[in-house]
Amino acid sequence: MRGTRVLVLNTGSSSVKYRLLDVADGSCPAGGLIERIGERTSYLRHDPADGPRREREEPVADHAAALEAVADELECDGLGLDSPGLAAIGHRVVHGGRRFTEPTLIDEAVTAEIERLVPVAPLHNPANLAGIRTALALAPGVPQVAVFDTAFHTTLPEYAARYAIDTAVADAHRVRRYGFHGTSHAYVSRRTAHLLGREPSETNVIVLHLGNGASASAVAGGRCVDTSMGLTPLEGLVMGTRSGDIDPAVVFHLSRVAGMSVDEIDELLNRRGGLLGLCGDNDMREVLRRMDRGGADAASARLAFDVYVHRLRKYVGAYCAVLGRVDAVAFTAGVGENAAPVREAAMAGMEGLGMAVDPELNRAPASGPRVVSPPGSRVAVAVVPTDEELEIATQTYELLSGGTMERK
Ligand SMILES: Nc1ncnc2c1ncn2[C@@H]1O[C@H](COP(=O)(O)OP(=O)(O)O)[C@@H](O)[C@H]1O
Ligand SMILES: CC(=O)OP(=O)(O)O
Ligand SMILES: [Mg+2]
Repeated sequence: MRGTRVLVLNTGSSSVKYRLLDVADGSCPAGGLIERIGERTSYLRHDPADGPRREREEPVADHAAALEAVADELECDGLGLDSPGLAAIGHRVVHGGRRFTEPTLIDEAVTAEIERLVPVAPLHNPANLAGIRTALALAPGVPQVAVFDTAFHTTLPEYAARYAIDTAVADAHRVRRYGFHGTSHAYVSRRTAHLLGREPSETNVIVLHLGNGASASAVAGGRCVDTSMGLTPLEGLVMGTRSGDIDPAVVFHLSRVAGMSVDEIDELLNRRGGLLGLCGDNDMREVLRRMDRGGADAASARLAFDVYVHRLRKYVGAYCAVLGRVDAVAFTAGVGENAAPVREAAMAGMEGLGMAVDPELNRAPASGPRVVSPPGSRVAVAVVPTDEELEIATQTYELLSGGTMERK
């Protein structure tokens, strides 16, 4: 291999997050993000390890232009895509279907399969593909690896993965529950066990990944046994713009009674639902601000918060039943790591299940992995920041080197 650095690309529908990681020592020579791709003006931020942050606003037309900007920024720091230390590029790919259960070296056939899965990850796979295609064009000599959100969930027992519909129809169209955010669920469940001084193989964890997309998973001894997202990343928890669980008959009703097309209903549930649909804001920070300010604007924000938390509590209860014994509940991603009121409300009155948060520990400003339940609680409630990029870099390097890296 040419070196020990891996560039990780996490390409979203209108953003690219990137991080250059040295897997030999865990250092991060550079990272950054580009937001609002394709809009009138975009935001670019680049953080080199040994220099000041560079940020600017300028139009970035599409993902190809965004990745060119990333390559230019890295080049400026002497870390260009042709530098000898770059071993590989690792891509987060959201939907891997049943075919991809492991990190996979990208070639034409792999790209074609990711494209075939676009209908079941319409918000994500097209952006992931754009990132892959541009990276292949910009760095043709660098091996590129796809790490799939679905991979960690391939251990789901058949009874958790099946929908109760006609098996022939389900099989013909690959309709089953795949689950997403798997890289995060894997990393966080393992980190949580280590935080508690336990072996992951002997620890049962409920992971609550609450970001823009949100999902819960039940992890028994390091293996995922249930997760809240399904065929697509729409099922389960209430999210920023996605409804999560809904009676499927809502779709027939809106089609027959309101005359909405399938595409309109898709848009309603995927892009105009969740917190946004309930209160007009998809960002939990704004929902909390409106609740704090009070007044007329607070009522719908409060309702959105309550619907969000109620769904979360239902999944926690369900996964207690699925796991039988729960050692820890771990909150992660943007909302889970930062929104103390969400954690507090989600765990309120759960003493009967052995769960509680200590109000002071929960609200204390801190950034690393930490336990926020009172000492001696039967179930540890923890805040464990996710690091999908580190996990993707590690898996990418392991695939190419054939070795296994030590994990914290
Ligand atoms: N301090 C905070 N309080 C509440 N919510 C926050 C805070 N910081 C970030 N968030 C939420 O986290 C979300 C983004 O989470 P993140 O994990 O970065 O998402 P993604 O990786 O899916 O883009 C934002 O939409 C915002 O609602
Ligand atoms: C799968 C998914 O929902 O991802 P994200 O949270 O990045 O939207
Ligand atoms: Mg995320």
